[in-house]
Amino acid sequence: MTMALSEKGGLKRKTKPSASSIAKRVKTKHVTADDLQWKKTAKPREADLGTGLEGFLDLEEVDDVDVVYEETESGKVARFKVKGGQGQTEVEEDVSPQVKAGESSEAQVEKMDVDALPEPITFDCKTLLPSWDTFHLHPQLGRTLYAKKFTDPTPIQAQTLPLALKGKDVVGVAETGSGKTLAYGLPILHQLLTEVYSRPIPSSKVRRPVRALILAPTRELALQVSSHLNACLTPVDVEEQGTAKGEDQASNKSQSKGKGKAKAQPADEESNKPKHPPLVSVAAIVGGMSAQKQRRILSRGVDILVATPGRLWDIIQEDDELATQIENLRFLVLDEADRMIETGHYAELDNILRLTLRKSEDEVIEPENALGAEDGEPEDSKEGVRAGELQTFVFSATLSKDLQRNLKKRSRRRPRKNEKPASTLDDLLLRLDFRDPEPAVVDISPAGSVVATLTESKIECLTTDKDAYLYYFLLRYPGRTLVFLSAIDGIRRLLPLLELLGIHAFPLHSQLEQRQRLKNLDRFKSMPGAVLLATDIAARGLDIPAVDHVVHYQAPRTADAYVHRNGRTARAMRRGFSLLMCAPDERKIVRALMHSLGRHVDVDLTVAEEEEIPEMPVELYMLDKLKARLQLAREIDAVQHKVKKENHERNWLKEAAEAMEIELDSDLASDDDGAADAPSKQKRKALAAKTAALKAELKAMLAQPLVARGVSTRYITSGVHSIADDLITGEYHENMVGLKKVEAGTDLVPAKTRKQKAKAKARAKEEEQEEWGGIGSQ
Ligand SMILES: Nc1ncnc2c1ncn2[C@@H]1O[C@H](COP(=O)(O)OP(=O)(O)OP(=O)(O)O)[C@@H](O)[C@H]1O
Repeated sequence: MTMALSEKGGLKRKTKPSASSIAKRVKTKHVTADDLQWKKTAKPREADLGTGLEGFLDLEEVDDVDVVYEETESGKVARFKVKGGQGQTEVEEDVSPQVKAGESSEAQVEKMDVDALPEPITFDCKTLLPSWDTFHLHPQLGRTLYAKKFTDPTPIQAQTLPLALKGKDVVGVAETGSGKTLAYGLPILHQLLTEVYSRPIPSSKVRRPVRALILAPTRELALQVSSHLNACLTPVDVEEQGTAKGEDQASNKSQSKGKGKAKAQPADEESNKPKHPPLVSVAAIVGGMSAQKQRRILSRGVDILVATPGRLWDIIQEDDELATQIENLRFLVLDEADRMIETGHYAELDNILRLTLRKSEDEVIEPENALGAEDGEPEDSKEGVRAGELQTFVFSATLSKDLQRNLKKRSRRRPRKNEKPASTLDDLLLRLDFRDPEPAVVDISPAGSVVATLTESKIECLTTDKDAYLYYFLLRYPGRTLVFLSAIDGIRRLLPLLELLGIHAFPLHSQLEQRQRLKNLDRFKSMPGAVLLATDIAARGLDIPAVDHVVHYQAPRTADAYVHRNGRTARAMRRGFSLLMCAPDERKIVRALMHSLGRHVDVDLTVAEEEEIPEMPVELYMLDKLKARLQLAREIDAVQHKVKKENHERNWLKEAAEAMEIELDSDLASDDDGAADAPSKQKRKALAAKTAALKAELKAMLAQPLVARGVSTRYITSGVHSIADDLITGEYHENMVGLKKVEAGTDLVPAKTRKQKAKAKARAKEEEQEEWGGIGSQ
């Protein structure tokens, strides 16, 4: 360690931890800087040639001293550990904030209060996870993948991991639910874990700089990504294979020691281990939650920050240190970039991305043919970013081919400083300052953007009948169902109806408090037959286990929205089903959707028969019965709404009168049974009675079984369709007696067959007419 003292007593320092810094701390004594054993040294010849040493009168150096930094009540102090002899000596020196702000993230990471290296983790990847062995991931990650039973990487992971791990920028496009989070998450975690395991444990008192920033469009997605990555850092005992100990835990404790097949450490032994802050920490910064708490978390130091642009920009504006850290990131990820520009946070996103641009022109690799290389492969290096430079990952299920081509072509064009804010995704992505001269684009999205395990279907119906069809669907095919509506009003209208009909439904939209949003999501996740009525805030990235069905109550406005909504089901190779409800006025939108998905569409915008989404069969007889139930539910809802409105108005009037110190008429003011209150009280009573009567009627109606036509419930072996057979085979439908219990999608009517039938019918009619005409004309 060498230090030099300037005329002002400032310090010149090197902060690389030396071997001595790992030694155990012994008795310490505080001395001043003057007490150190300084030795005069010659000024270097280049000292006055712009090397930053101008103004120094003398240079002195001292050997065998380590500098470590500690946060104290009076600010950050430098402690000088003097080695040799009987022990170590500590000297305190204030570190000016200016010095801190100017430091590189690397330098800050190295400021650690050091006692020991973390205990190493081992994992026998070759034997236990041979498919992952080629990536040489950190053993902690191997353990997690093993515990989660992720025996093989998904295709997007298999293709992007080698690229990302060797330092390339990656644009990854793959179907929904294909494991994109880990495709970018594993390389980041690998890098950070490798770093922390090769250096001493960081002090909890020093704010660690953010190394990776992951931007996500919605709060729920950001929280999910953060918890997903955190789960990868949770200690896992390999011997408890399959039990996935610690899986999905949101917090990561200090990483545990263990060898490939080591036994689980007893709990008490574990708890006796010295506690230190997580070696790699992940945190989410999202709107709708306490900003103060999030600032506190940031001040403790976060290695991987997952954020929504709005809240992050709010915090950055008040936190210069964070802004500096963002300028010196090691990893930047845009998850679902295309959605981010739709969420109304474009300006914030743009501001954040501007912080990540290169500062000096020299840093830009400007190839000669940067703009000239149209579709041809540029001739430059394909090695990725330079060591320690920012690596950028952009992932989505929907990035157009044109955009990918443009990205590749113009990746080396440095965004101009005064460029006007862009308004499209293309502009946004083209502004990203990829350090890699040629970012890798990996697009393995399926043709037509339909996930192989997804069954699509549609129902053509009137807008006014959509409630009945939805209710029919929910009863006919029970399962966890996510219903997308295009407006919050629709959710507010539908929710009480479904509740009255005995269906467990929860809302999810932007006007709910964040706490409520998360609570509803949790309830939906934990109830197998629950229904989530959501706007498109739930369309992107949410990884809810086993969503059986997705229903588009209204046709989505864009093809991307259709793909992402569908992507909430049929994830990770599971089967899924989607139903598109199409009213006559939505047909055009649906055709345009199919067109932009690249499904074959004729010139007149009619979808080719074989490409059309098959229709879901509906027992119209049942539907009529359901309409009657719905009608009653609507009446109840209307009365309840009236009662609520009246109560609200009365309360409002009372409060307003109190505030203005005015006396109200007695019938308005009184809650008592007084005579003056009689008319309004009577009205209220009448409404309550009406509600009760209607509810009783609905209850009775709901208790009546829905019986299919031609089925006898009295004699189960008789009727056109015998229920007894279904009871024996286990195909008995609990909600609709007489119908077979089948999974949604198994009884679809292919569009082709339907059209062929219609055509055959039309042809037969024509022939009939021809024959008739023939006879008549003879
Ligand atoms: N290698 C793997 N093997 C098995 N399951 C995996 C693997 N990698 C990830 N998964 C699981 O697959 C599910 C979907 O992953 P993830 O949420 O990352 O998908 P995605 O591609 O980001 O989807 P979307 O486009 O909808 O955001 C998650 O539950 C995840 O735990």
